[in-house]
Amino acid sequence: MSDGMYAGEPALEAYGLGMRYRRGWALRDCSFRLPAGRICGLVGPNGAGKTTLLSIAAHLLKPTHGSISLFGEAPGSAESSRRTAFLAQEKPLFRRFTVAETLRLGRELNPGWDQRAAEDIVRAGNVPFDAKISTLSGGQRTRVALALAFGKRPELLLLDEPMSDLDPVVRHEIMGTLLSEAAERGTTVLMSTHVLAELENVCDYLVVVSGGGVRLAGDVDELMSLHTMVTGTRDDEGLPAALGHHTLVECRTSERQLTALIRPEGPVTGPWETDAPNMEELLLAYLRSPDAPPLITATAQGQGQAFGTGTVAA
Ligand SMILES: Nc1ncnc2c1ncn2[C@@H]1O[C@H](COP(=O)(O)OP(=O)(O)OP(=O)(O)O)[C@@H](O)[C@H]1O
Repeated sequence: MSDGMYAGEPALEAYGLGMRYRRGWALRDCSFRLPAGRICGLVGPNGAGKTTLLSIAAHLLKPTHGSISLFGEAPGSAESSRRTAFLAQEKPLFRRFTVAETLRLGRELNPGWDQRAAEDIVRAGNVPFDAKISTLSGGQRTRVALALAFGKRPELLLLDEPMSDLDPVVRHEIMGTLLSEAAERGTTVLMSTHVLAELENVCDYLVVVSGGGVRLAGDVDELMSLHTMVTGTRDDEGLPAALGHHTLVECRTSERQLTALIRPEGPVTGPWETDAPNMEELLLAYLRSPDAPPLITATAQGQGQAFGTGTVAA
């Protein structure tokens, strides 16, 4: 863990965050807390507000309501800018610079620059240092942009679908680099992605946004332990009365079978098979059910703030 960080300090905290564009609200009353040192998947359907949220954190957008704090400071303050790096979907690199010149610029702009870490990432992809950015493939450009973000040695890394144009082998390799770098230095990562399967072995924290609001937030193990998959024979329309007193996230039925994701409010009785969901099942259920009651666990709640959205786990 780097200097200045201690267990439990939030790397990022959103309070009643709202963002209104001309066409309407992209985010509304979003509140959650991301403790330092966590690798957090930011998940939501297209248009849910993920890029908007990350852009506010990166000080590229000013929220209409509420605020975000990074290590207790406003986005854009000298301290939060020094400690944070953002990698956007569009990688803003100077097309006429070579890769080496791009890294040199990174070194000149960032006091804590780690040239070796940046060069290692470029070298691992066999990207020539003397190649102009304009001649690189999309995936190679992403690699250089990641090298810039890592070279800054941030304590908080904000990644907006960073791997979308990388091939599966490179995605896997870069994810590995991300994980080992983050584990070694206690870096907090907030990463939006649509590739749910990829999150399973990477993230230990989740934030799901949908329809502009936070639907699920918290520690992965805790979120898993609060949910149960129930399967059994379907004998009626909808959810059987025996399951009625649990909190229902999603219920799917085929001709004879019922599968439901619930938050049990006590023992599950009846002729049901119960199992723990995996992360993909959990996320898919919330993504398919935007009206499911939200869940923001205690670790994901801000300190002393009222939460406009969501129920709160004990
Ligand atoms: N500059 C803008 N002007 C007007 N509306 C915008 C602007 N940027 C985003 N929006 C709208 O805000 C909503 C949230 O967009 P945002 O890009 O944050 O979603 P997202 O979750 O990142 O989506 P995706 O998964 O497709 O990348 C969408 O309805 C989008 O159309």
